[in-house]
Amino acid sequence: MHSKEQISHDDYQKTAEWLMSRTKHRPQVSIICGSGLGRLADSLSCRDQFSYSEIPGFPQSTVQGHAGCLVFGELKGRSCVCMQGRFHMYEGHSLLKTTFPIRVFKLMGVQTLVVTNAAGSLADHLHPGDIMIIKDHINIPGLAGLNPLHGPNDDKFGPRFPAMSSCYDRGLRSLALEVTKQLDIAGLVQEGVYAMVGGPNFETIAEARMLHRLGVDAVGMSTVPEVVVATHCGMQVFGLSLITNKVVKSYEDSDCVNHDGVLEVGRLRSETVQQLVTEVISRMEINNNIDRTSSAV
Ligand SMILES: O=P(O)(O)O[C@@H]1C[C@H](O)[C@@H](CO)O1
Ligand code: HPA
Repeated sequence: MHSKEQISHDDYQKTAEWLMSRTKHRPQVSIICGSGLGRLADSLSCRDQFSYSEIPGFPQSTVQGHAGCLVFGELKGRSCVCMQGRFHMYEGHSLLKTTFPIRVFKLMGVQTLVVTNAAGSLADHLHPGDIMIIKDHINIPGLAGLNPLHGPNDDKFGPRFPAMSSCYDRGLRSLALEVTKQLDIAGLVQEGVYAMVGGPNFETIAEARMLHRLGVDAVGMSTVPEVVVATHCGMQVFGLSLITNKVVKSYEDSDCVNHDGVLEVGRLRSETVQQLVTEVISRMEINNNIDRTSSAV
């Protein structure tokens, strides 16, 4: 547990200012690339990029398939910042540290967070290669008290007790469903509930059955802390899970999930995920009238 750890408003601000003094981009949208989905960042034009190791305060990515690079650029004229690699609790980072970039983005003026992840399917109708638009989540570590908002509340970012009942923006979800029809991928895409588990081990069969009974459609090891922190500071959120495997729910089933297989499905579907994310971002409404850093929150 890391309940004593604190990151001051000044620490977030220093990183935001460090980045803003090194790039001319003023992103409106931030994108977090899930396992195997880092190529999303390749579609940004006029790129400025920074390795996480050079950015003050940033943790380091340690997981294969997470490059550890922050990329600024434009997607169809929209200014974006893309995390090629995210931080997971199982890497040993505190939840506050895994979500450090979100508050930095907020201070830079970002209004929308797009999260992507690789996830295992518990639902009979979701197959490897399908895409799930996240309509809600179950925060398994959070229910047990592991929450990035644990500890003193920073009122400058948001309230002590933030609501989470509409954290996945309804308008962006319906826009995405529209876009899937135009891209002719509607057959691959459905809405569903994501659950975060702590990892790094994949689920036992009994755990998989429990999650299924709880109404979980897809399970992964990330995303929820980022969404909680983004919602707390008033960002709108759009989330996608790429289904990379079926979670084994039967003692008769000899299938066995592994990270290489997860990355492989990510590579195979990264172009489709990229198209969907690009179209949603290019068509979402953006408020261009915002303050950055000093008075952003
Ligand atoms: O960063 P994401 O959530 O996409 O990564 C998933 C969950 C684990 O980190 C890893 C398991 O293969 O992929
Ligand atoms: N379980 C948890 N996390 C995952 C899975 C899974 O089956 N697949 C990809 N990330």
